[in-house]
Amino acid sequence: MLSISSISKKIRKTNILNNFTLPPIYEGEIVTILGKNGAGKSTFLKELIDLIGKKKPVAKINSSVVSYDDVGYLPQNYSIPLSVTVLDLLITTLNLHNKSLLTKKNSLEHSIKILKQIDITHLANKYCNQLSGGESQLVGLALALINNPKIIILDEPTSALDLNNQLLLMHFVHDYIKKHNIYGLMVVHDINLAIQFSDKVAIIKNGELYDYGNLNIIDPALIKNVFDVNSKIIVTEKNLFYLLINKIYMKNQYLNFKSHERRNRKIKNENY
Ligand SMILES: Nc1ncnc2c1ncn2[C@@H]1O[C@H](COP(=O)(O)OP(=O)(O)OP(=O)(O)O)[C@@H](O)[C@H]1O
Repeated sequence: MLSISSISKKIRKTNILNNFTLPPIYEGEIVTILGKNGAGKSTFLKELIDLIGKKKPVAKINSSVVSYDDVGYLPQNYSIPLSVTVLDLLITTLNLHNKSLLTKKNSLEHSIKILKQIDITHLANKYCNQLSGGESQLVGLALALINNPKIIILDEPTSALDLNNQLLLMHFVHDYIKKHNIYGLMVVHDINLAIQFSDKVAIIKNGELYDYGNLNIIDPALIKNVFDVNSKIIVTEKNLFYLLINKIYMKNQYLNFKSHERRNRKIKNENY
């Protein structure tokens, strides 16, 4: 069981996180943090990583204090401004705490294996500072996993990915966490991806935990309260559920946002 202490953060006298904490996360569980822009999601993940790095007992797995080496972290908008190849960087990361002058046995094989698993072997010999945004994100995932972490923390891991790669990455992360029975904590903006690939969701509002629980806490009332958007739940034939948000459901925001266009197109009388 992963327990995380409450975290507060002030930046220039403004409270960004107010004793933000999560209930215990269980082995093999994937928890996704949802909330609007500026709610404090990335600040929470960064602060958590920062405190773990300082060896503070901010997180524990059962009764053992979590150390930086236990965590694989993919930050938001990840890019690698280094003139080294992806393969070299993976091998270096794998040997970060290796005190020997020789690289660990099977470093090359292990690095190639993770590239294969994420289906990015074609990037092996590319220079990191020449990768596209999406490629950097996929390489960032490989770097986060290379040292077999007990906890995977991903901040908007699909933000730069095309539709196919979004699904591939989420499937891969989901299966990896289940297979290795580790802990997954992530932030995603696409609620439908969160619904498909998470076990639980944590809703953050104004730096505080607003709600937490199984996927069934996601309903139009919660979405309205947190994002100020109208929505509808659609249940498919396989009992999967999706949140439908379109211009009809988000009515008020759409009208405000598009008010000037509305005037120009004389759609005042349209029946929204
Ligand atoms: N270094 C900083 N200096 C000043 N304000 C900051 C700093 N870092 C974050 N903030 C503020 O803290 C708040 C929370 O930011 P954070 O990046 O955690 O939001 P978020 O929920 O991850 O948003 P998004 O969905 O847009 O990524 C925002 O209002 C942001 O402007």
